[in-house]
Amino acid sequence: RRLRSLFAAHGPRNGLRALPGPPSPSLLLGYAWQFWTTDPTELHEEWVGRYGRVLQYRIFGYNCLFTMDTKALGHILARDDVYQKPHQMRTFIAQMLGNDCHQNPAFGPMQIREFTDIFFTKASQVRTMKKPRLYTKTDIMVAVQLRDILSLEVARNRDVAKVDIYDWVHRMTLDAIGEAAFGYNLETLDLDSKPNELCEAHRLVSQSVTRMSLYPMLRFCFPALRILPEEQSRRFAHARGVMTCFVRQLIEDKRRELAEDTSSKLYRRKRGDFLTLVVEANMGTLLPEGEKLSDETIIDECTTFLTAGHETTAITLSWFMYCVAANPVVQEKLRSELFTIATEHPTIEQLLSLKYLDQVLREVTRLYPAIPSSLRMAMEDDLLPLEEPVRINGMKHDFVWVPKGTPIVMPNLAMNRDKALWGEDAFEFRPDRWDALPEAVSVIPGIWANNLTFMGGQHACLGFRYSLNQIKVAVFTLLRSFEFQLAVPVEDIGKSTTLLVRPMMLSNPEKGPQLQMLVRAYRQD
Ligand code: HEM
Repeated sequence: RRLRSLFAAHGPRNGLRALPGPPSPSLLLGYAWQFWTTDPTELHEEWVGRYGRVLQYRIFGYNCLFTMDTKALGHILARDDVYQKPHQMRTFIAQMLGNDCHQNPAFGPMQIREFTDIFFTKASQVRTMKKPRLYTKTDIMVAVQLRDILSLEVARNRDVAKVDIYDWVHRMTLDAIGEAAFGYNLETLDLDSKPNELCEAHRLVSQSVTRMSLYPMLRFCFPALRILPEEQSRRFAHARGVMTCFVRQLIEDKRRELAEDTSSKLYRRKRGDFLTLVVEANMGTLLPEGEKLSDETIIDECTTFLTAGHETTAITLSWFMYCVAANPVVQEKLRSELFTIATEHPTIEQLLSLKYLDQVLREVTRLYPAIPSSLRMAMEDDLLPLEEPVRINGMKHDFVWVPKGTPIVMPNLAMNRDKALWGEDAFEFRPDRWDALPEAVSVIPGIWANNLTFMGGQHACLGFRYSLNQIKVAVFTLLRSFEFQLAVPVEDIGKSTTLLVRPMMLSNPEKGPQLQMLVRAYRQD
């Protein structure tokens, strides 16, 4: 009976349109332009206040479903066969960037479903990467390298150096992920080395994603426009070419070295990077012939690994530094805890035992998820169960009819700071909240720390432990050596509202992401 009334109210004929939601501002674009120019999370939060926790709105030609209902989100993440990462989105990004989507447009989180499917399902021996090394020699090495650079800067500037922390941690995480992905030192922290072509290419690719204009969207909607030349797409295609060449050469080198080495285990232990694991898996008899990976696939997945793992970690670490710089009491309390460890090179167990460090990191990732929202696409019709019934045409329904092809917007940030779940202080930075969390947040279906920063379900982030531990190592090393203070008023620091949320200066948006800080040496006495 319930189903019949649900169908009558907003069955397949009506699609999502029967659900409450804001009227579309444009027939063609829907809310696309608003999402481009303002913070989508703020818009979503405003709509939830007005229309309830399940709503629909239009973007391009699609009616999207947006929900902050925990039962619905749990269902979407659990049914990953029905709700998949949309290939349309991948195609869109690929086309925007002038990349032929049929040629494996390895691209950040949009493409990583394939990464997972291939590496963690087919290549069984590579599955061990599901538990990435918790923290590596490289992580501590790059943190110490950055500490030494900042020490020099402080000494050169007579005790107070003004530095762009975003830029430095960006370099640090790039060097770390370069080693993890390829076993290759990208040397971005090495001030004497020449600009590395892979770094330059990677920088160009990530800039293309964060500095997109409306024009690529129009090219996607109107294929005729694609015949006109477009600078961004051209530069992106060039950068992709450089990355492809570089990784292809690395694959060749590894293949040769592995073939020469009689004890490949020794070699692997020495190198232990992702690319070596994959190349080795591909060369041996472990993989059946039909399941061996082409060089193109390996290249795509490795560059995806680089993109998925680098920016996200750098951004999260930058926001961590912002939070401690803007909250001196937290910074001091954290530093005192870090000094309870007697060594400069802590073991992973020692790092994990630091309760306050963990609480601050949980709070930073809650308020500053690098990816503020994700997308899914319903691959078949489905009934979405709800915690709180929705009212349609005056009747209450505890299911929503989701037609095949519906895009679902996943509210990572909005859930992380939802006042209904976290309480009235949900928007505040308060690490102590982790001493006693509200019961309500236990139902958020995230993989870590009751939030959606790393998403949940089958396709939750694979690198989250690796990232968290890398951040802990860096914080451990930097905070024991320096005091950090914001170099500009806190009101001047804003968020760039593109695909990833980075810190920027509101008074100088043209410079792009940055986080200027004053750094002083910390003397324990
Ligand atoms: C603080 C750092 C990080 C954040 C905030 C983050 C966030 C996320 C999120 C939100 C997703 C899900 C995207 C979606 O469902 O649409 C995801 C997926 C993924 N992440 Fe991360 N990530 C981080 C670091 C890393 C690192 C270091 C790696 C690898 C070295 C990595 C590899 C992946 C992969 C492979 C997936 C796809 C999983 C799948 O589709 O099955 N991530 N990440």
